Amino acid sequence: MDSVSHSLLNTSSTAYLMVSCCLLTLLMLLHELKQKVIASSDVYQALRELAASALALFIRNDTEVASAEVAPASNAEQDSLLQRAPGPRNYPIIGALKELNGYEVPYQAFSEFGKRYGPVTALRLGSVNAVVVNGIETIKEVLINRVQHFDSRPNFRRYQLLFSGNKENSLAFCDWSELQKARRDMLVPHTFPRNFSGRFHELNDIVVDEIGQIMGGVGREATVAIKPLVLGICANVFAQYFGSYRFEAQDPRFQQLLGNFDQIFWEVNQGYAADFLPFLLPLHRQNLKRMDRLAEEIRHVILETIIGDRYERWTEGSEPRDYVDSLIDHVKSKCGPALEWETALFALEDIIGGHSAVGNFLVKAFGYIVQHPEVQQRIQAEADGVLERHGKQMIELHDRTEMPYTEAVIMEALRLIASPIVPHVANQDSHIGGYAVEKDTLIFLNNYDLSMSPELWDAPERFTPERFLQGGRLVKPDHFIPFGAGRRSCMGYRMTQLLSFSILANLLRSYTIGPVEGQDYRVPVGSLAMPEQSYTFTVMPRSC
Ligand code: HEM
Repeated sequence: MDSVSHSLLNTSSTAYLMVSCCLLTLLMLLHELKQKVIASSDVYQALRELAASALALFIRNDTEVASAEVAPASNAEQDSLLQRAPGPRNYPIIGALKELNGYEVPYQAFSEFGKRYGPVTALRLGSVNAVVVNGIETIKEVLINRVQHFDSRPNFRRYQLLFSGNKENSLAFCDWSELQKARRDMLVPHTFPRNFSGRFHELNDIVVDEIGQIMGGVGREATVAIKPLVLGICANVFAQYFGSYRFEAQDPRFQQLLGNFDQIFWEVNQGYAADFLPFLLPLHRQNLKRMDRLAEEIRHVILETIIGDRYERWTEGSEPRDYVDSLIDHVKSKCGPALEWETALFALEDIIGGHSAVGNFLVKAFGYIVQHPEVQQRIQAEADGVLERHGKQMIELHDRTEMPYTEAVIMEALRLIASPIVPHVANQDSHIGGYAVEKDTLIFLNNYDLSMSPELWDAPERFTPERFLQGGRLVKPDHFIPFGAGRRSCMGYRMTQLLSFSILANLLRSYTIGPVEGQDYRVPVGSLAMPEQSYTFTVMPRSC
């Protein structure tokens, strides 16, 4: 490094330290002030904005003063296998956070790192050491080949607070353990029902019946808000399938369940600077308290409805008929790793909450479909063909094999949305792609690039379901992993595929959806969650 940049770095380091100390003090004072002295929300808001501007200024100054980056490791250094991976420059306090600025989705910055530094990029985000992994081979190294080193999850304070102070209560954010293995094993017969098994037929009957009931409520041409419609279907399918309980649509507890789950789903899908800059957490305290309250209300409704007196009534040795039975049986029989009833209830809540993932995904899928009337017509033609051939009224789950185009639409929507893989964490010192990775390093696996790279897909920005079809058969390229892979892979991907298929096929075989004039149907990418107020469509019964 030359002397000019050296002195720039020294000057800027001092400036950073000063600004960050002021900022830190201001932020800490802010919370105290809010709690104790200032009753007026206007004053609090003004101070908050001041702190935000200070942070923005701080970051902007950063960019201007110190634009030099650490060059990728030299050839000599690269010779040593356990070298730290190359990466962007880390600044005091914020680390390399500013590198994520200016992208629609932070994962686009990760793709840029891939081009600059190769498959493994090391960086610090605030106070957290991280690596970004690009390319399917290196991603498989983390998810499959050496997963036993990388099967933990981030220890963000936010995750702890979201799960009653203990992230180990959560199926998706806990670290790996014998208990997590047992929880996953217990789920398999329910979330991965084998074709034509008893559970598969039960799921089919539940979903077909639920869609039938909803369709009864939509008569002639109407304008329909799609989100409450699909969330309602998905939630009742999940409640019946996993807990043998059906809610009446008008039951206020059902409405509360839907709303609360959806708000929490939105929250866990957000990335916050506070995850990496814990001193910002006080700014989120109110919101986190609200989330805690929403989760508490969900637990209360589930206990009052789905659970009822099932725990007390359970007789040992009975055959579990649903997921609730499996959980109760595990807790009471005490076989396998100890599972407290409290923890089991969190697992149930997580799985029932899976309906939000499917519902939000479907809202986005319908968003693509309404922009492509030719896609809608092809789904309808495929569905009509099946119904005619088999002389029936509703599409069933086993019809998937005869409707590859509809399946391809689901794959294409999953690809374009490019929901990120939940970050993993190294549970020991290890290595990725020949670079050293320290214990507790956060690992971002860039599946955005696997879904969107022009090197892997023709015209990746375009919605083209045909790319998943070859000779009329569905094909999935190896590098397409929207549900992750390996021991921490998604536990709900088969449910997502089955439910999405049934809901898309049955709704579109009965109705044609169209845009409402003036509405923006662009689909936000990089996360599954949609805002509470999402698309409305015109809905026209097809027999009209
Ligand atoms: C469009 C819908 C969905 C997408 C795109 C999706 C995607 C993902 C991804 C990428 C992961 C992380 C995988 C990894 O770390 O390697 C994950 C984990 C998980 N998903 Fe999903 N998911 C969806 C729906 C669901 C549903 C419906 C459920 C529940 C029925 C579910 C339950 C889970 C669980 C429990 C985990 C954590 C597994 C673990 O950490 O051991 N997901 N999902």
